Amino acid sequence: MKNILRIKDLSYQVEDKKILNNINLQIESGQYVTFIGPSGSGKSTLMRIIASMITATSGDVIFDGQSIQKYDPIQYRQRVSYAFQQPTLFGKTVKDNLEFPFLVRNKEFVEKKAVSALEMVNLDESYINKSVNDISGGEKQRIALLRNLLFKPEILITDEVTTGLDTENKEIVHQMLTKFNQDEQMTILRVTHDESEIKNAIKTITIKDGEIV
Ligand SMILES: Nc1ncnc2c1ncn2[C@@H]1O[C@H](COP(=O)(O)OP(=O)(O)OP(=O)(O)O)[C@@H](O)[C@H]1O
Repeated sequence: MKNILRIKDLSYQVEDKKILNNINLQIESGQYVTFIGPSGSGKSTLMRIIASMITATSGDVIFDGQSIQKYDPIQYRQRVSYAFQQPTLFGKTVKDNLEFPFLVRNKEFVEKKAVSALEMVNLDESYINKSVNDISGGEKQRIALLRNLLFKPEILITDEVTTGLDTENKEIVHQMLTKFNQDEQMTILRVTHDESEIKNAIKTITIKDGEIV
């Protein structure tokens, strides 16, 4: 398997506070990697650097053979997609949200594709015209994830996306991510504190005090 991601001597510092310290890591294409570690250890910071939302103080992230700084940010985000813990839906309806991935790619909206994506997370076609105010937290997270997944990224980063969800919603999210990983060989980097997710993880990496242990 090829290395899709290589993290080299990466550090991140804010003023005199070291948040990440000399991280070295290689991720192979198609891996499902779970990042664990105490609160405040630097997991989200590392994910945000990989997603190119913030820039490392030193060191580099190599994606598909090239430093991430060399990519056009909009294109990079289509290939390496970051899903937040607290999803925000924008606009008025679910459709506004599912249209967005088409818009940023200058593509015409295909409602059929959006509807079948909804079905993948157990939401029937009536959801497409629902107001964003009329859906539950768990449904919100499932729809937010579809924005990341309507056009498949090569790497999906999920940063505590199941925190606060009930067992049923957790299971739906889990099944969808497993399917993308197994059927589409999508590389997934997951941050979680969830005991059962950690127990069932294929590969875990522990971050403590800004370092891999
Ligand atoms: N821009 C910043 N300025 C100052 N401190 C920061 C900044 N970004 C992160 N930190 C600090 O860096 C540390 C690591 O934060 P980070 O969110 O990466 O941890 P985490 O492992 O994801 O935690 P959690 O599991 O609670 O989400 C924390 O102490 C945080 O307060």
